[in-house]
Amino acid sequence: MLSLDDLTYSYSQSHESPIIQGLSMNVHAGEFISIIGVSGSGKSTLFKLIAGLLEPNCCEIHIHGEKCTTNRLGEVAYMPQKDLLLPWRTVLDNCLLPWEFNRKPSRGHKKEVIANIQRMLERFGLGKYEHCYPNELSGGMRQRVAFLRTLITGQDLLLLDEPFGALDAMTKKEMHRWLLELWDDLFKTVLFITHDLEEAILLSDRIYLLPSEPDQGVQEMHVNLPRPRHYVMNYDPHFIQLRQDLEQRLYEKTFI
Ligand SMILES: Nc1ncnc2c1ncn2[C@@H]1O[C@H](COP(=O)(O)OP(=O)(O)OP(=O)(O)O)[C@@H](O)[C@H]1O
Repeated sequence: MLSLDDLTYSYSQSHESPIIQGLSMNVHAGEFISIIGVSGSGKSTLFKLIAGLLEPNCCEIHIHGEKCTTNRLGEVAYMPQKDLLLPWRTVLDNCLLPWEFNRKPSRGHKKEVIANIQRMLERFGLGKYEHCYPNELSGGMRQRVAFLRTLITGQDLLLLDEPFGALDAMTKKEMHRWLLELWDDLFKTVLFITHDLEEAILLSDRIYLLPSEPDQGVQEMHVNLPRPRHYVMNYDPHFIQLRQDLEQRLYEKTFI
């Protein structure tokens, strides 16, 4: 689905002090992959590079096995940290935006697209809110609308940048349950940035740890817990061991 080979990126024009250096990564169709790393390690920068908002200094990016040209926007769906719902548009009209930006006969007529969004809103527990404005919704509801808008793009590869970072613990738990059920049915490939180690373990097939120093190399961890996943797994000794392993790798300290 996605491969990066020796990706390097620096914000400076002279290509000095790279934020990301020699990063290689392979993502298979249908995988759920979390990206973790300390603040400033380049997680959001990586997403901007994959989405084509930034161009790498060197590296080839392949999506669906094809080498990407300079314009990758439209190959992936990107949900940034803030929900970026337009406050003057209703829930339904916010969800229509991807279709409005990319009108093609193959993407259906407006009526069909609206009917599809309405079906999805029901599925997302937002059926009653299609005519509401973003300021009338709770934090969790706004995130679900933003996620639905990301899905409506029709892309198979979703880049989700800390989608639940601003939510309280209870709402976050509800969103995890909801996302796990939904992801089982959707067969989408997800790259998911998070600072929450338990969230990363609960949701992911694999986790990539970005290094705090770019030249230290990315680490990869397999989450070999069975699916479907449930919250009770948090208390499973294997889950606790994975969490401890992740903490040690992230902070390079022993916590026992
Ligand atoms: N537009 C920019 N110009 C120059 N430097 C930038 C720019 N955007 C980000 N940076 C720098 O790049 C580094 C990585 O930033 P990035 O936002 O990718 O980190 P992050 O791992 O996503 O951080 P966080 O977890 O805090 O969201 C930081 O040092 C940041 O200051």
